[in-house]
Amino acid sequence: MSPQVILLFSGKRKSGKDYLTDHLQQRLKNECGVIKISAPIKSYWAKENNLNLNELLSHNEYKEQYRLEMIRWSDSIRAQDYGYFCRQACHDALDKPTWIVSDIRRKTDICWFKETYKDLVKTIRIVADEETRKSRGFQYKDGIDNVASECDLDDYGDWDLVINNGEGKPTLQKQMESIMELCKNNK
Ligand SMILES: Nc1ncnc2c1ncn2[C@@H]1O[C@H](COP(=O)(O)OP(=O)(O)OP(=O)(O)O)[C@@H](O)[C@H]1O
Repeated sequence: MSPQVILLFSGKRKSGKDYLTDHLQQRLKNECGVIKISAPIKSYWAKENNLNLNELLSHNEYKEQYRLEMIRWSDSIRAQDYGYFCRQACHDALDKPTWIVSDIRRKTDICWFKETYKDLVKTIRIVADEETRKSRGFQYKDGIDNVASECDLDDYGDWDLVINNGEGKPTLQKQMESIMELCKNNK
């Protein structure tokens, strides 16, 4: 079965990408599969450097130790082929009607998905104020928070949906409903 809708999620560090996409996955259950563009990056990186892949994929501090190096290395590959990691991440594409891509970071990521999957693609930006992100563990890091992997989509203006997940955010139920509403149009 090919997908009916592909949801591309983006947001700054600690805006809540994993939190919201995990909840969406729990809600959609078997109807959806989660794709992480960072998964092929982390898996190559772990293999090359003899690191623990599960730790690298998890939510903990371990991944932070390698973030900067992974950004630099993956950027050098993207410079040759901007769709490289998107293609890899979709390679074992799930046999599910809804795909959730939880970590879109570049205009070229969006470009690749739109070129490849056309109108199936919906873009969602998760926003949270800096205070809230700090309360979730965000600490500004030079070379990470001021480079393309974190900032390239800051001036992207064509989101299908923007979700506040910071101060004054709506309930989780409302956040989920706004995403479901977006999906409805494609089904
Ligand atoms: N709406 C929310 N309510 C309660 N806790 C939240 C909410 N959103 C995020 N969090 C918590 O904030 C922390 C950071 O969220 P999360 O890991 O989803 O961010 P992220 O955008 O995926 O970050 P990163 O880019 O660093 O991977 C987690 O501990 C998560 O449980």
